[in-house]
Amino acid sequence: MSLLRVENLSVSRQKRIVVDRVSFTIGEGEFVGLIGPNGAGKSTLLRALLAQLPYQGSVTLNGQESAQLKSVKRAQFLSYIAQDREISWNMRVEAVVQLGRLARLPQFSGLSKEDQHQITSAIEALEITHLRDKSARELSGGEQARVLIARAIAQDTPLMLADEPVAGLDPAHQLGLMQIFRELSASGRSIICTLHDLGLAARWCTRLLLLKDGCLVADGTPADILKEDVIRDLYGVEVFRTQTPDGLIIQPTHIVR
Ligand SMILES: Nc1ncnc2c1ncn2[C@@H]1O[C@H](COP(=O)(O)OP(=O)(O)OP(=O)(O)O)[C@@H](O)[C@H]1O
Repeated sequence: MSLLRVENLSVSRQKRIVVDRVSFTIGEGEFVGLIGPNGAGKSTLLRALLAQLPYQGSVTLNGQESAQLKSVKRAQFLSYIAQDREISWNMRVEAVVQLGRLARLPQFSGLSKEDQHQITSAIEALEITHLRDKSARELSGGEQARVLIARAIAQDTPLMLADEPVAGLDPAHQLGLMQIFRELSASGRSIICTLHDLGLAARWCTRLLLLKDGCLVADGTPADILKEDVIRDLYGVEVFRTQTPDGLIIQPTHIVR
């Protein structure tokens, strides 16, 4: 059975259809890049999968309709890194990451060894060990983003949705996060991640979904999808594109529209 099955998904915002009859399925071990221009409907699509927005059509998580799942069940299956990653709570970094385990804690019980292991692994993976006792709201924007990414990773779900997770991260942490996502997918988890950086999408994702004006217009491997003419048509930019032993390299060079 697929982890996620999306059938004829449509979402309206203020009476305007912004996701239009989108269908796809996600199996285990996929690292999927969701790409498309500003306003294409990427965030709206992710939020509909989480049942944060009303939708038409069907979204099934492990065979169960997302909107009908209790939130605790959904959180055991699906983690989410939102686009807005400012933390305004006066909480220690480690306590924020611990929140990722909430959906798995039996009532009135403390953290188990497994919970502690997931929390420490996520903190180490995101390189925030030195920040764990600081107040999260006193961190830089990129540090706060890494704390919230660690929280989602500590949730340890079969499927993770990440909305522009590399925004605000320096190049080393961008590559580090792509590496983490690749390792998660190699271990059988799946990730759907919106990306504006076509270079990262080309190099790291196993599959791309291309959204344009709310419609899914392409679904395939980065090499198949990220062709010069497709990128020109979609974004109005020319790119430098080359295959290297490290994978496909794509760099936008100039605007053509
Ligand atoms: N709260 C809202 N109320 C009304 N319309 C909205 C709202 N949020 C988004 N929209 C509209 O829905 C459409 C899709 O927006 P969405 O944020 O899903 O796009 P996106 O592909 O994620 O864009 P970006 O790359 O800029 O993050 C846009 O036309 C936007 O104006």
